[in-house]
Amino acid sequence: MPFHFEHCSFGYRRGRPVLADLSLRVGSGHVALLGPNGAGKSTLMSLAATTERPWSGRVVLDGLGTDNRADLRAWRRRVGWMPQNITAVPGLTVREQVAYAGWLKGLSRDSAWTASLGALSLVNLTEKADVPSGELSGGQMRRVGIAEALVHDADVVLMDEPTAGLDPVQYGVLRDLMAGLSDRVRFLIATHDSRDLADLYTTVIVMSGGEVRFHGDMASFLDHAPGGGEPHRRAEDAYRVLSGAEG
Ligand SMILES: Nc1ncnc2c1ncn2[C@@H]1O[C@H](COP(=O)(O)OP(=O)(O)OP(=O)(O)O)[C@@H](O)[C@H]1O
Repeated sequence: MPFHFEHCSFGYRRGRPVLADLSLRVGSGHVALLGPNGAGKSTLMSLAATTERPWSGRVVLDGLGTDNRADLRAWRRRVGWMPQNITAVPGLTVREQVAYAGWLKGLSRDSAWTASLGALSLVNLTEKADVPSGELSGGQMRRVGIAEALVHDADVVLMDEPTAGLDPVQYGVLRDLMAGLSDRVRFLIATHDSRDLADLYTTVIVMSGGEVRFHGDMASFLDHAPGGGEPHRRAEDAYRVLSGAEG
């Protein structure tokens, strides 16, 4: 049971909370975080990644708490984080950027350097290792972000729209990677991508307006689809109903 959000409130402007007194215990397995634009998905993930701190309440990860500064180092060591916007670090090659991310998460310099190549190979980017990261395309840069999230062998990996902008081949690489890592890594992924939703994820959370509208296993999620049909079509229908876009 990785994350427990306990009465979390947070916003970007004083007096305007995006999340208000939100409590949520995120289940194990691969979790898909769904919701319309502005629902609060990235905000929730930023709290779990500790890049933002709740105004009140706390997030707990297996006994570590965001309200305890002494826990944050261990927390970041356990959690891999890919934010929505991945930026190139000026002056660094792709491999150096990924190694730097590993070093920031607590790997030694040598381990980070070795692990960076392994992480780049996972996302099929080995051939770009020595290219300045500023020269990559948007989709390639997303794969650098995924490599940064995976470089230090975290056991919980948070990714904010990892498939956005990936071409079909690289989408397949990521899908297979997630399926292949399912024994040792738990993923919490904010996504608008309904492809393979039913196959890849065990749990679904639907947010809207800063609130959790649904949290349950995949079968219960799909049960909200009014008709039958292909799993990916049912996932879209269930999402429409649960997010309030329909029904
Ligand atoms: N840096 C910021 N400063 C001010 N407001 C912000 C900031 N980031 C997000 N918000 C606001 O917080 C609310 C939730 O945004 P958030 O990015 O968490 O939604 P989301 O569900 O991830 O949306 P999307 O699917 O578009 O990525 C929105 O109203 C948004 O305008």
